[in-house]
Amino acid sequence: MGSQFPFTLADSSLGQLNCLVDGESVVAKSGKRFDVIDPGSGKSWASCPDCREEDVDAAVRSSHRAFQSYSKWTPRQRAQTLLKWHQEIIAARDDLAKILVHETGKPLAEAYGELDYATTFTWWFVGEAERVQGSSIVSAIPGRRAVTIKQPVGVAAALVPWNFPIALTLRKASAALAAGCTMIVKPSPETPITALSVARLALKAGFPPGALNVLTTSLEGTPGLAEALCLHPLVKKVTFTGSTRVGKIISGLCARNLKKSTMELGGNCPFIIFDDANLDQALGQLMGLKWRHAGQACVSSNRVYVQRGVYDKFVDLVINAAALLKMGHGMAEGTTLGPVTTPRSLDRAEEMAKDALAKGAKIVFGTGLRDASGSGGYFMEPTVLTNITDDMLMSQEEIFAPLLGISVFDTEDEVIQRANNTAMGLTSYAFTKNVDRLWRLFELLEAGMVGLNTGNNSSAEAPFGGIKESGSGKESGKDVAIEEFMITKSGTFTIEGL
Ligand SMILES: O=CCCC(=O)O
Repeated sequence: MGSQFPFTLADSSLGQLNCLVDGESVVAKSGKRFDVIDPGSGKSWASCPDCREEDVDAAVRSSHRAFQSYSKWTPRQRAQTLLKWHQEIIAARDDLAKILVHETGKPLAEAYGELDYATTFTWWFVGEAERVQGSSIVSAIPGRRAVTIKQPVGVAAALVPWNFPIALTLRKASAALAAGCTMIVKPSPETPITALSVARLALKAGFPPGALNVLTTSLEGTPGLAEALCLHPLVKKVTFTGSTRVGKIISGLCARNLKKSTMELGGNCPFIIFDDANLDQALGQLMGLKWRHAGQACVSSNRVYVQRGVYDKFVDLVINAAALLKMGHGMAEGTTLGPVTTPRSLDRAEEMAKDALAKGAKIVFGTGLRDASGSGGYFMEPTVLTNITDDMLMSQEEIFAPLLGISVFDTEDEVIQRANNTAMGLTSYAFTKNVDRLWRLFELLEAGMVGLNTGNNSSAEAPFGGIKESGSGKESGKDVAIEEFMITKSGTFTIEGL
């Protein structure tokens, strides 16, 4: 396996393309496989097992067996093994970055950026593993005391998206393993190999067989496999990152058996720039955020609101900065903007640009159309549109493509009302040098996270997660993320003679 790889791996064990169950390399019961496509060329470069419902039970039973022993490991043993895994991932950085580029399309520098971000999670949960604590309570009833302990919930299933496949696999798996849970990962059909690679490294680091299993499947197989995982009685927790539409389905499946779940769903994030902002600072943060992975991040700036006094100047700055982007294959020297990961994203982006133009928007940079050069890759030039209004699809839905739309606003009240006028509430960004306003915005913007003079607020140490239809639960951060994989048990004691 791995001979089709268009690049050489330093560690050839990472090129094994079968599922990992119970420490063994496993194929789908049907024997079928699906192709993994390089978005930068549109060509298949590997294939993975196309698992279906009938493959789920054996994987879950393996995770359950592993849970029986792994959950009894001391927190220190878990922390030490997580640390070894962290080191193995760092040692495999060059191989993982190349796989990431060929699965997602993102430029090599961004792939390294994702890996550096990803290993902040392994590192963070090394520390968290030993910091889980219960409490003791003096009862209102004489002679009684209560204590609480935290216990791992059991086998967890992770449904991981394609946009940050290593970072989000590690964000979920590190928390689960730190808590004492075992996990089955179902990666997206676009990005199965990164999940397989990091799971093999977990085995190498010393996690027991079955502690981290991976089942791969195609686009067609995804709904059935996800449903079978969510409904399996031995799966006690589901963590999902993806669209709000699918999140509602997954959440409904979990609700049938009152299963614990964490939902990291879509965003429609406002990015607000006031007249008194440091425009260079706002521009730098916007460029990093908007073009990161060709706009395909849930936390990407979806709606850019600029106050009237600096609107024209800021639009010019954005156009000049967009002109510096170099579109190309992620492995090509100097590329700063890769393709989108799926052709579906191109269809959607073209539809959004067309809708905006029909409703009065103006294209000031790019075309809003897919690249017609015949490269075969899923490219769209960076496109900047102005005169964006709230009735346009670009304002109402997550764009997930290199399309940047700019709206003008006049007052603070107006922009807060417009920013909050969405079912989503993942993250919001605001740029102003007025401290009182900054605090007001922090409190009044309806979002689980707010970036204040900051365009990147995702980090291992701060809780990550949305409100409203952007989801529920938190990943990363102190206590809250690990608790997503634990139950709290209280014990009440009656003590004679006290
Ligand atoms: O796309 C969702 C996750 C992005 C991030 O963790 O910053």
